[in-house]
Amino acid sequence: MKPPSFPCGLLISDLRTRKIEYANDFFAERFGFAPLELSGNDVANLFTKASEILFESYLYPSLIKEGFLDETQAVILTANKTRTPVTLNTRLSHDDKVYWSLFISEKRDKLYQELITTRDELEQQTKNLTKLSSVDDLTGLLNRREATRRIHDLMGEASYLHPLTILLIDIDHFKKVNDTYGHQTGDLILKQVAQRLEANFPENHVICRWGGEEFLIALANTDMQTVIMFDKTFHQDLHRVTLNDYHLKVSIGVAEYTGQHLEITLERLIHQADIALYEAKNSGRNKTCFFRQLGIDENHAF
Ligand SMILES: Nc1nc2c(ncn2[C@@H]2O[C@H](COP(=O)(O)OP(=O)(O)OP(=O)(O)O)[C@@H](O)[C@H]2O)c(=O)[nH]1
Repeated sequence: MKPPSFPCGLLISDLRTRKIEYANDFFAERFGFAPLELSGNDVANLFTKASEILFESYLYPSLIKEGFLDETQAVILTANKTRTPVTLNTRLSHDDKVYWSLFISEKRDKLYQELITTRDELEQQTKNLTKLSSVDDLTGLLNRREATRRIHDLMGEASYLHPLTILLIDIDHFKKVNDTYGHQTGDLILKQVAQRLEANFPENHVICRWGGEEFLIALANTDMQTVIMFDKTFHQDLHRVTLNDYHLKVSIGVAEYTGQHLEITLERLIHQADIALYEAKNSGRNKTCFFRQLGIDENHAF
């Protein structure tokens, strides 16, 4: 009576010659080999080129050394040259015969592939979410939370020779723009200001929408002459943004951190910029004021 078919391929080969001495019916039923077709063949010929290299360089040497191989992944070529992933288990017997079992692992490979695809998608979603949580919806600039985090880091690196400068920028009479031209036009203006900021200030600095119609720039390692130059061209450039006969204008407050007064926190630095901004607004708008020129004692800046 013919024994019932095993649900896996079973082989016996000789350790030294590597010739196949026995292959069960599975090789005919699932892999399409004629009965006895494999007998006398080198077992390495069963594998694809890549698996054969692995077989020669690692699998067979380790089988000889350890006497077994457990759950090893390989790809074999069926009689009609279809690539089929398999899981191999082998045992070396005392009479130098190698006993092989080959389980088809197509589903496992498919599952791996699906897991890899899912992992890639999740990574992409995480990246998108991280971006979303750090960017302002309307302008695409960094939002206040992300900017605060980055400025905090920049303060740690600031020194007398590499100061950190904060520019707090507020659009002048923006309520009037909204009231006269509508909220949607107001939104367009905010976007234009954001674009002008990105065009006028180097991108390696922190440029963010601080909130409402306020923007903030943190310029790391930039001397005051350069800050003044950036500031001047920005005012001029913004002046070119017009609505009918209205020319967009902003007021700016500037504060500088040199790392010397450790008691100056991020909140306090921004408060200094805010005081300077208030001064710019109060003294006619469309201008920039520097906190350190206001003659206010650092310790009484609050
Ligand atoms: N369109 C639009 N308007 C906004 C947004 N956020 C804040 N605003 C408006 O910005 C205006 C700010 O008005 P105010 O704080 O009175 O300031 P201002 O009119 O610019 O006056 P000054 O700052 O003193 O020159 C308000 O009308 C807010 O509604 C926004 O996302 N979109």
